[in-house]
Amino acid sequence: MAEQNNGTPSHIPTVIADELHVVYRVNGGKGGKGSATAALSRILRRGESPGVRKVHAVKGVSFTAYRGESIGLIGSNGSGKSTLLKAVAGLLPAERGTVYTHGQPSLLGVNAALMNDLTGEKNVILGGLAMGMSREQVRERYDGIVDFSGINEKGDFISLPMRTYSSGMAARLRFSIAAAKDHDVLMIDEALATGDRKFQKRSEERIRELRKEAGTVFLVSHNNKSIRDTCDRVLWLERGELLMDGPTDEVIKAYEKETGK
Ligand SMILES: Nc1ncnc2c1ncn2[C@@H]1O[C@H](COP(=O)(O)OP(=O)(O)OP(=O)(O)O)[C@@H](O)[C@H]1O
Repeated sequence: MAEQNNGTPSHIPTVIADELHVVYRVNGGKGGKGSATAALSRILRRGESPGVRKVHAVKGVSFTAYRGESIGLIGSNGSGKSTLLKAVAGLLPAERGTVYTHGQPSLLGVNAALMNDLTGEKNVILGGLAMGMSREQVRERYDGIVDFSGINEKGDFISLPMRTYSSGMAARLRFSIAAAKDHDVLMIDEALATGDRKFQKRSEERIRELRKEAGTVFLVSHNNKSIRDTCDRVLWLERGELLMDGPTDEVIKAYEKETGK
């Protein structure tokens, strides 16, 4: 599966979003619980419960991602970036439209949900298994994962429970576990923002490698520099709509002009 593409996108699609809409339903608490009879008649009429508010977070987004691409997602707070990633990963249903994916996309941090009371060591093993690695692969890659995370650089922290880690340390471990596996589609939501500069450099390097191994990487970030350094294409979302989809330089320039950053 991991055909080499020498850095050039091979034009094999990995994710296709076709007129995708995602709507959250939030129970606003208005109107109380109501009677069972009222609820039943509402269900039969296919009506919405009173007090349920809808948030239309992604509105008619269409794009095709290819192998070997690294795609940045930008846009102001609440523009729908994380929601779009979750929908692509299959963690949120589409209200309308469709997402087609090649293999199971991995959303970094969600697939490897780590357990705070367990040691870093145990979490590497569990996280690796949760990401779909075999026991053998986890054993082989264990040292690499711990080294990459840099958790043990200042002492034997990997044998301490995760709850004793700083948020940056936990984020590094999560990234290291996820990045140890070859992914068809890897999605990263702001993870690079937490590590220090040295770790960010290492992560960017690993993202480049993953792309060479014929994967597609999506990166959500508010840091235009890390998008420029890692992505060759950018999707700009605003109020749930896709405003622009193009080469990184073009889209970031337009974004910076608009936001004055
Ligand atoms: N669990 C949820 N329930 C209801 N509404 C939600 C939920 N999560 C997000 N939203 C809403 O959906 C919209 C898009 O949110 P989303 O988190 O996708 O934006 P984002 O671009 O990732 O934002 P940020 O840059 O701040 O992380 C926002 O209006 C937000 O209020």
